Amino acid sequence: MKVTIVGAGNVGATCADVISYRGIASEVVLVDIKEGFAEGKAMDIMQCATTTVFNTQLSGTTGDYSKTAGSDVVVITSGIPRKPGMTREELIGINAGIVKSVADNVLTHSPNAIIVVVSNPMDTMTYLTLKATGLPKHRVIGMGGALDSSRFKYFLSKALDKPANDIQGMVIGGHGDTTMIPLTRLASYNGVPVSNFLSQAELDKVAADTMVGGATLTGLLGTSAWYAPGASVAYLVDSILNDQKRMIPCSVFLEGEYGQEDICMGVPCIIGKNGIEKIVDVQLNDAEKALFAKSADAVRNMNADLKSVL
Ligand SMILES: NC(=O)C1=CN([C@@H]2O[C@H](COP(=O)(O)OP(=O)(O)OC[C@H]3O[C@@H](n4cnc5c(N)ncnc54)[C@H](O)[C@@H]3O)[C@@H](O)[C@H]2O)C=CC1
Ligand SMILES: O=C([O-])CC(=O)C(=O)O
Repeated sequence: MKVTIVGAGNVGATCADVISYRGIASEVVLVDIKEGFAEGKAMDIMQCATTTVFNTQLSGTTGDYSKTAGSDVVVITSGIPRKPGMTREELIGINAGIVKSVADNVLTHSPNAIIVVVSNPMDTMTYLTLKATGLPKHRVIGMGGALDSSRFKYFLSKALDKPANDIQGMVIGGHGDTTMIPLTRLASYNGVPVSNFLSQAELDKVAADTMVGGATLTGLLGTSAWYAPGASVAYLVDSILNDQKRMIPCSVFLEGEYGQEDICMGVPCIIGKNGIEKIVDVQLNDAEKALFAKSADAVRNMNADLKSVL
């Protein structure tokens, strides 16, 4: 199976690294516009083949999309990341043009590919990709919820002082500092509701820390995070290529689901070889429904800024 990753920067290269050492795909092509950069990242990762022991074939190219031909999955991480103090939404001016041209280029050579959108503001970039390419909704997947959910489980594990892998939980809604919805009511420690162990104040703090998880890391690192984002993309790609049918919150085009139309935002999806195979209807309570509607208003507001590119 062949995966193309456009943008060989922090997130793209980390994703390529995880896909390779976990043997998720047989071939990975990295693409970047910076001369020699993707080639260099691919060579560096390939030189791990005998020490981390993998057989994935990685290559890099400076903008030659013919090398990406026949990809099963294309990941778009090209664009600029935010700096401390910025929101993801401020990136739209530069990233919209980049994402649109990249989506056109990859589809020319891989007309059957499933596209995973990572560049921010991710929900709006997913909507742009879907509208600009005309692809069916099951083939355009925005990655945000997998990452936000892994951060949610990290913060729950810290609060509970229990291993993160014993914790289940999901974040839905927009992938923004104020639009994420960590579903604390449904989170569990090995099936036992986390509310059995944590007070409402502790749960509220976990939710707040999760929502600003990306901003906190941006403040610490000077640019946005890449290890967990890259690994989260690889997790999603694994579920597609190996038809695992995992339930992962992803940004997907909604046509009435969760009471929303004509918008891409994060809801739980079954992810398999066809991309988004099902949107799972989790019964939200009234408070969660209100948060989802508010989140949708903010994402829709951002989508209105796409007028100049769509
Ligand atoms: N959805 C999510 O959960 C996450 C999204 N992100 C977003 O992913 C994007 C990438 O982040 P990083 O990898 O940290 O940035 P980075 O700056 O390290 O890498 C971006 C790469 O894209 C390349 N690029 C720019 N225009 C291009 C084009 N037209 N064609 C090919 N390559 C091009 C740049 O040369 C650069 O190497 C940002 O927009 C960031 O906000 C980052 C983390 C998580
Ligand atoms: O915070 C950012 O700008 C990058 C991102 O989406 C994340 O790490 O969640």
